[in-house]
Amino acid sequence: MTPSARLAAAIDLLAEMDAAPRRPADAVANSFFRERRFIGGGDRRAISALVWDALRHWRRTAWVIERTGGEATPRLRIAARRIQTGSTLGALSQAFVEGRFAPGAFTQNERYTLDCIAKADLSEQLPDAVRLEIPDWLFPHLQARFGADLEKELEALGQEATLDLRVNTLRGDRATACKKLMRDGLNAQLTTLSPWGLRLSGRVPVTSSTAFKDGLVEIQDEGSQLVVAMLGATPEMRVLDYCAGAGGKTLAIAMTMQNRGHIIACDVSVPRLDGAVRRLRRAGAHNVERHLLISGDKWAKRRAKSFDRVLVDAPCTGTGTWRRNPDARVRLEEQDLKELIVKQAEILDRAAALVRPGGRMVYATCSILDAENRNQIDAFLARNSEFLPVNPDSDDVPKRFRNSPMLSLTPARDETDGFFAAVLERKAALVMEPAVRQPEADDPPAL
Ligand SMILES: C[S@@+](CC[C@H](N)C(=O)[O-])C[C@H]1O[C@@H](n2cnc3c(N)ncnc32)[C@H](O)[C@@H]1O
Repeated sequence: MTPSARLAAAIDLLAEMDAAPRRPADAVANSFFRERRFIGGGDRRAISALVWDALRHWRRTAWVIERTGGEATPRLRIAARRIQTGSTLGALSQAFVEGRFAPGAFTQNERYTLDCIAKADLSEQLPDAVRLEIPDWLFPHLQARFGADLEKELEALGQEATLDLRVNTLRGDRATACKKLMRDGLNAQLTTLSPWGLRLSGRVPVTSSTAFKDGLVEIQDEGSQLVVAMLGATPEMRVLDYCAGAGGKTLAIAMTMQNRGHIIACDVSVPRLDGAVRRLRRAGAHNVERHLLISGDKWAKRRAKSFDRVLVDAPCTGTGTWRRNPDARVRLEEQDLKELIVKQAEILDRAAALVRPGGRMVYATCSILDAENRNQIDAFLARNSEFLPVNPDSDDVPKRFRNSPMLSLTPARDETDGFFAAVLERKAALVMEPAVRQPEADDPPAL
């Protein structure tokens, strides 16, 4: 494709994203490229890079365009970013030309806007929430959470994420996985926090590698791996993965249990649970049963207080994954957060009923917001006096995280996605000693 054609495709893709504002950008991009199979891998990556750059600079770009009286259309967003990253208006005009596979020439208004952007640096005037690429309503939440580290953390959340893998120890160890990946030209480094993690930099085609196809590695952020370590599931246990989705963490739990014991993977979504089947097979996990949660179902009642470990990987804002989903950063609405907080509390209460006395529940989110994390746990403990926060006891949890019941990871500090996990234990039932009656004066003598 010519540079012109790539720009035109990027503008088309951005327009499709604009037309489906509640749909995740990667889902829109997948359909876009599926319908245009003639676009090769290199072009696809170049087009995606243009679009993802526009998504990462969404509010800032719109703000400067609108300051000049322009409208933040997909064309102007893409063109403004080219200017901001060093292109000249003259050079850009060579690519914005008429033709079947070209974006069309600039209008006079567009030229004016781009000329203003090229001449004036407005970055000093950007309002805080615009500069940090977050919705205005979210600013106080994040300021309360990060304080002096706010800029650093949001900057890290704006970077492209590394690609983390979890080595499936049911199939082999990290050294074997590294060697196999290397044979496919992928140079992986050991992660420092997760004992099963490998890290690749940049977007590399890992799913076509032999290690992936053989189930030796699975794509999973290092933070997500640590959530599973916090659960501390061992081979003899009965474990419930309450919000299992397509089984990302279920697979890791099966691995820590060495494919023994019993795991039930639940969810309310049929397509998500169905998505787990192929992954479980590839990973060679045989100790997992799937269960669809339906309201009014007696299933949970019959299993009350019966599980040794329950993982609640709750639906959340996903604010910790903004490195991967920059579009979610500006799409998130205050009402979404309000609804999620209610939902998370309901899920927590339902899942808690399934934990046996002395058993543990891990509540986890990929959110960086206190409202979904610490506050949610405080409120749960206030409602449920049978539970106590306890420190994780698995050797798979790095030493520095073993002295607190709560794990909180951030991209700037830990180089992982933003994650939260809390370990809660149901108090063990008191064993009642049979009462020993004291002998009284008029008792008959003992024989
Ligand atoms: C964060 S995702 C889980 C990701 C999954 N554990 C993984 O590691 O790949 C949250 C999941 O919660 C599920 N969910 C939403 N409402 C639920 C409910 N009331 N009970 C159980 N699961 C629910 C969603 O369908 C979604 O799959």
